[in-house]
Amino acid sequence: MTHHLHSQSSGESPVVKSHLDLSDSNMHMMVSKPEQWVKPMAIAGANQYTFHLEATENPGALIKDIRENGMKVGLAIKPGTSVEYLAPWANQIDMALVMTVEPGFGGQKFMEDMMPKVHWLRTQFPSLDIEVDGGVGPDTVHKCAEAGANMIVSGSAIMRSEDPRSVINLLRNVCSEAAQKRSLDR
Ligand SMILES: O=C(CO)[C@H](O)[C@H](O)COP(=O)(O)O
Repeated sequence: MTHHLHSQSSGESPVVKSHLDLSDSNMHMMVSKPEQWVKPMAIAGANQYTFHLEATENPGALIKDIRENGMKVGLAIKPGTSVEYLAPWANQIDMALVMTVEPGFGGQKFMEDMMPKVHWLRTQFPSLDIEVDGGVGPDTVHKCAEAGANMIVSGSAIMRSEDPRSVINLLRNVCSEAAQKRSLDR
């Protein structure tokens, strides 16, 4: 969901209709006031609420509120945010999301220079779920998986493919093989 965190609004309505069924969804809230959407997302059935560290002055209170509303917690950082700002919260969250494009829209170029953030997080927090989002596809997923990401968001690479299923399988396999290798190396 996108609302004011970036300059190119995708135009989503700020109203989450009560009939919206978000069961088992991980909501990546690219919004400027993530506090105000916790309850509506919980009511709609979201399973995980991911907010941007840059969008709140009190991450601790927001994490607590998300948990009290029965959801798992994801914490995202934009490309310009240093990973050290996320570190103090890492033991309180379920997933760290490293953006590999500026939040806003699909089809942007993957920022490989975000990989040291992923690698650092994986080294410091071996069992944390780490997700990357932006420009991830068959050409870039290896870099993400080798750096330590075990979850990826992929839009254009799948949607533009003539064989989306094989792209999805490839992305999934690359991530799970890298995770398996890491656990054997430990
Ligand atoms: O939401 C995004 C940016 O705000 C994502 O980057 C996007 O949805 C994923 O698409 P793509 O794989 O085309 O980068």
